[in-house]
Amino acid sequence: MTMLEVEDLNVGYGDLQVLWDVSMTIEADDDVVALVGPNGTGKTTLMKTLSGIVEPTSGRIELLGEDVSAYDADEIVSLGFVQVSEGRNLFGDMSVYENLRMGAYQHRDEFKDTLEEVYEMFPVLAERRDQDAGTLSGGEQQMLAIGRGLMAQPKLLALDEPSGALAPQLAERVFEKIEEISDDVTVLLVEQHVDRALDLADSAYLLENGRITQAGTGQEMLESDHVRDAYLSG
Ligand SMILES: Nc1ncnc2c1ncn2[C@@H]1O[C@H](COP(=O)(O)OP(=O)(O)OP(=O)(O)O)[C@@H](O)[C@H]1O
Repeated sequence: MTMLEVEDLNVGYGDLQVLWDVSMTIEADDDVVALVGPNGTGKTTLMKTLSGIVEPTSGRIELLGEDVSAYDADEIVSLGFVQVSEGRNLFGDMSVYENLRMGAYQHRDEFKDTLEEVYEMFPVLAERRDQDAGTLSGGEQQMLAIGRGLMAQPKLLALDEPSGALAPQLAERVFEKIEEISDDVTVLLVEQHVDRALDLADSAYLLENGRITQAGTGQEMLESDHVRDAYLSG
């Protein structure tokens, strides 16, 4: 079963075209699919388009066989595509628990069970359930953002730069969690840490100047001369 099929997607803001003929496929049995590329190349724009926040000018997006190109963000979440955005978008003056509850707004009945699963995966969130989200450390906030995404019971979880702004050791802990999550949920991973992302990925896409310029397995991409020269040091 194909989880996500993107065909010839063109997206822009006013006169500025950002994505050109982007096509990609994510299979339901993929654990991690990575999207890598330089700053400002359109990765976040692609994530926003897939999650129904930005409308494409042309092209087609199919989620689990359903054409969702014109769906709004809520409909896309209810079909199982959940995005954790780069800025995390936490409610800083609300508790960890309340933030997690917000994530489950479409699944109130199963809230308790899902909450237990998220607490099990991120024990630090259980410990700090009553603490305001805004007072958590950067790493803890990232865990909370991912935990809140999981509360929406995604089939496909998109993570936009989950290791962004974290110290290397914390970033590594986030990657370990992503690996754990990907046993149950397909993860679309947008990352600056190209080597780590490709290492985790079953398949990967390189986005440059708004176009997919290379695609392959994570291993193939790691061995590509262009990827090594442009994005991997040493
Ligand atoms: N709301 C907007 N209005 C106008 N232009 C925008 C808007 N959002 C993004 N852009 C432009 O679109 C281009 C792609 O931005 P985008 O954030 O998608 O890139 P990115 O690959 O995610 O970059 P980064 O890795 O730095 O986050 C940039 O030139 C950016 O200035």
